[in-house]
Amino acid sequence: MARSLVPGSGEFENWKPAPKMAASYENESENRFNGNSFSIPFQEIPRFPKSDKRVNELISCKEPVIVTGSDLVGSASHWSLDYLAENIGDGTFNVYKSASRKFKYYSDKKMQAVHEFAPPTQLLEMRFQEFMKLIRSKTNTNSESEQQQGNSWGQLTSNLLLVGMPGNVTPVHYDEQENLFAQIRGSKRFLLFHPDQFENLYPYPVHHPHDRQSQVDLENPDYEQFPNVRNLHGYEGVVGPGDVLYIPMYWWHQVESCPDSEENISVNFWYMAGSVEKIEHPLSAQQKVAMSRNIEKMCLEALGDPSEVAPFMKMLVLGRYT
Ligand SMILES: O=C(O)CCC(=O)C(=O)O
Ligand SMILES: [Fe+2]
Repeated sequence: MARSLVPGSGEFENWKPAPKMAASYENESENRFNGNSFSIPFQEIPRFPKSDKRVNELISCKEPVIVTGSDLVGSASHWSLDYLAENIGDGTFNVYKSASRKFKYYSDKKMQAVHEFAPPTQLLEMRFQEFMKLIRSKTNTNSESEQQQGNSWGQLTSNLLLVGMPGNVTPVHYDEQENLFAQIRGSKRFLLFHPDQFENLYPYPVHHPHDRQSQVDLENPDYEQFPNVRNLHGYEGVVGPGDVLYIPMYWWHQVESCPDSEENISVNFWYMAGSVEKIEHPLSAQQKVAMSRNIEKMCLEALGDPSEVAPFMKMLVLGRYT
């Protein structure tokens, strides 16, 4: 088995997302954006203009920051649904349809691994014009960058164009890439959690289609099943047009489109991690997440059956390291 356990080589799983658009089919009259009552302590995500030296300091320490007045997507500032419909071309796009406001990612490839897995969203293909008509009919109208070089990130792997309806939620998850998230139209509220919150967010096992997603519903946490949620603490911030949020790799994030505008358009820039020259101890929380993913994958591959992983790990640790 030639898999490196060395942290920092977080095995990106060749996931090539197509432009993602999200249409929620349920009419929600209630404004749930401010209606939830998390008992989780949040501090503000720092927010600085792009010329402020604290921006680069935070990014090089792998801490999140909202950069205001960035020109990362300056040429896209005039994008609207009408503009995109006219200029985006005739091709088809992936559109995710959800019966609720939630759009929880799942991996098609891992679907067989879990018996009777019911995908929470449905993937449709349609032209931009059709998508636009759809979201307009469902919307209640009342209601290669400097950073990549400076921080020796790897290559830009993809840009995701996100067009969605107000009120939509991308539930809490982490990604295995550095992310510069640029908001173009409307605004989004981000909840971020440091990678050291792994135990508090109970991610699905790596073989599960919801790998990298938390099992916890932050809007209605089951404290009995997930007691450590009580220890959760994070960051909160709203990004609006012209803002760019840096989401460091392995940072948990939940994203809600604010119901302040009928159109919500964002573009993200995903970069591979840079290579780590020298491993220093103690390892960072990010490195530990990378390492635990690799160990989990090795066990699964070697044991050949997910149900053997827990007894094996318990046998290895309990009474010996405890
Ligand atoms: O904007 C969203 O709904 C999700 C964005 C996200 O998770 C990402 O860019 O990694
Ligand atoms: Fe994400």
